[in-house]
Amino acid sequence: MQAAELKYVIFGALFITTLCAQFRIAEGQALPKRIYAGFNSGENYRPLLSTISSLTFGIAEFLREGRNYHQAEPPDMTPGPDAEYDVIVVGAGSAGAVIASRLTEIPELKVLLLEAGRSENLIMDIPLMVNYLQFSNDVNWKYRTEPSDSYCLGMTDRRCNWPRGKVMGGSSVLNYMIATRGDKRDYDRWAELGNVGWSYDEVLRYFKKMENIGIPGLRVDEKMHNTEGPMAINYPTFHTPLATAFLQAGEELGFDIQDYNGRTETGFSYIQTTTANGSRVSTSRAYLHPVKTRRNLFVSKNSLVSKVLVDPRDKRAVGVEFYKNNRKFAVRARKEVVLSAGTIGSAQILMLSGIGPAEHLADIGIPLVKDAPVGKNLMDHIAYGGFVALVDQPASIIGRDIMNPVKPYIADYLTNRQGPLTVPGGCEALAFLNTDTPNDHGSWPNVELLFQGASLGSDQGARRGFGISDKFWSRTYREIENRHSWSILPMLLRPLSRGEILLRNRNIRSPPRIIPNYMSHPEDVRLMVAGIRAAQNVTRTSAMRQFGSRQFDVRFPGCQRFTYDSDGYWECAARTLTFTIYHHSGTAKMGPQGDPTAVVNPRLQVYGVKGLRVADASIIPEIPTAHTNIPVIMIGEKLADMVKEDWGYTTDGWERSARSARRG
Ligand SMILES: Cc1cc2nc3c(=O)[nH]c(=O)nc-3n(C[C@H](O)[C@H](O)[C@H](O)COP(=O)(O)OP(=O)(O)OC[C@H]3O[C@@H](n4cnc5c(N)ncnc54)[C@H](O)[C@@H]3O)c2cc1C
Repeated sequence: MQAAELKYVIFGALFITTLCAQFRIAEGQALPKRIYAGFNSGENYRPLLSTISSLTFGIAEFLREGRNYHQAEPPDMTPGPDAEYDVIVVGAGSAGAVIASRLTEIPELKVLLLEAGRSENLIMDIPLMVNYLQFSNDVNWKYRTEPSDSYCLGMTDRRCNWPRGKVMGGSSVLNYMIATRGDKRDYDRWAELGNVGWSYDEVLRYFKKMENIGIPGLRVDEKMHNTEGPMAINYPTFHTPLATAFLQAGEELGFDIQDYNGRTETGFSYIQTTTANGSRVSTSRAYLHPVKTRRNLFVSKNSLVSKVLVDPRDKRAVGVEFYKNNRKFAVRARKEVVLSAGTIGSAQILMLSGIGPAEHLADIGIPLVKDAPVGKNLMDHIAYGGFVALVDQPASIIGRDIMNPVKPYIADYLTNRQGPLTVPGGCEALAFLNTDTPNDHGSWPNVELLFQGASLGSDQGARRGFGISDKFWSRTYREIENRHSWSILPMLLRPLSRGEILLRNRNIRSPPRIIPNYMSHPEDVRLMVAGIRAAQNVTRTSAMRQFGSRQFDVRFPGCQRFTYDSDGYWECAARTLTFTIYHHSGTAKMGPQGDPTAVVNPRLQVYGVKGLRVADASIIPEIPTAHTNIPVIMIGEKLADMVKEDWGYTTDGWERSARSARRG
């Protein structure tokens, strides 16, 4: 185990032990007699001694697994001077890890994967801990948007926090594990824009190729699902009764309980998650761990790529420059460079390489290689973050209780991977709906209601993660800290507002300027308010009222000029607690030849520069009605096939081999 790894494991062990000590003293006389009774799930009594011994056993087992886990990741190597590879992939995130894994299926392709971050570890894969990962300078790029007067008004400095993963697996290690593909019409729209090969029927095979669905009812649906791909998709093993009530509320409102990754997206469902055995499955874990011994896969971690090297004679990408251990390296690519550094990272590297808006690059003093609209078309999904309902029963997840080691939850997680720690950051269920045609359950959704069996008041993690200012907090949600509650994040699925990313200077270590322009389009404002109204309708159902649910009607400072509960008030509230749902995309847009807004063609090749592709969330032309991890994995899968095809290698026709394997 490396020193950095050891630090995490020791930190984890100390964290749990310290909690043990604290809670034993503080709650010595109030030890819970009926564990899980707070979740209405029976009379599950367990004596303290049994919990402590499970905990001790669980910690020992966790440490052992942590050691094995570290060894399962491909090892770090450092390329020699002037080292040459066939393909260089930049960024081992949701797309990059997939691409490196798939390309190295061809034994004669020598692939270098460069990642700015460190190794992943087991603590990062505990679903309920997800908010806390964002506090680490080690694994989070910690971007922040430029200050704004029209959104994120309740955040410190009026800036929104934009976490991104800086670790093997990228943002698939920081994300909430919600697995969604989007609607058929999202991808048919990509094709309609001129992106040949990207219609739903053409990308469905990649959604299936990646998937190992573990949800019993869905395993049999072979048209829509696959049980043999690398990416495990399961329900969390635990639900609060509030999440079940949310599904009942959906039925009460006339919606179906739906496999939203199946034939119809509209409806209510528990979240499907990229988890296996109660633990996160990142793309590194799914795609790179199993192939760590491939002799043609080379992984260099802690390697910050600063530019693509382009031969000025024929405008061909010939390699990349990067920094590792305070040294500068240049490595060469015989065939291609693939940028998978994410919506911010890929845009930054392209511009630093002279590929970007001519005027902007001139302002920064970067010689132009290709005038291209890099950094434009920035999209994101946002939600109103302040919708909270209080309940009368102890049915929700309260961080302080869950992390109390004399209660059974930590022990249950460590020994069996069961219980509330398997719930990703409190997210439990969701609904896709179209607020304009609520009775048409086949329509293209425009709003998602993301249900949490917890709220801003349940735990300080979410509040800090989003950067809500102390002043705002103390005048609003402080009064409901640690009270039982649930929340809905009404999320805008098809935003029309567009933002941009600009370089701050020529230094790769300077975070770029991020200007998302949230809610600059009036239609986005209208639908955000409609989403809040839909959340109110859920609150009023008898399913939710059985817990005494009522909306916490806090009045926001700064919105007093509006009548409470008017549309104007909710617009003001959404501009105050504007939550990114972290689906930053679009800054190297895919589009057909002749589209002035496009940076890459439908084979993801950069216009005007040979041997250079971009494959990650930045190529998304219009954001799908989905959380973006699964769509980006699909992009990685498809890109790998396109590279293989373009260099004359066979693609696998995995459907045929899966069928014949099943036939035996
Ligand atoms: C906090 C959070 C929660 C989210 N929740 C969900 C969710 O529940 N469900 C969902 O579907 N989506 C979710 N998302 C979004 C989803 O995870 C992303 O859309 C997806 O991971 C993006 O993949 P990517 O390949 O484009 O970028 P990333 O996965 O971010 O990968 C980019 C990689 O490139 C590396 N890199 C960047 N710059 C450089 C450089 N200069 N040199 C070398 N390496 C570099 C980065 O370190 C990173 O590893 C969430 C994202 C975040 C941050």
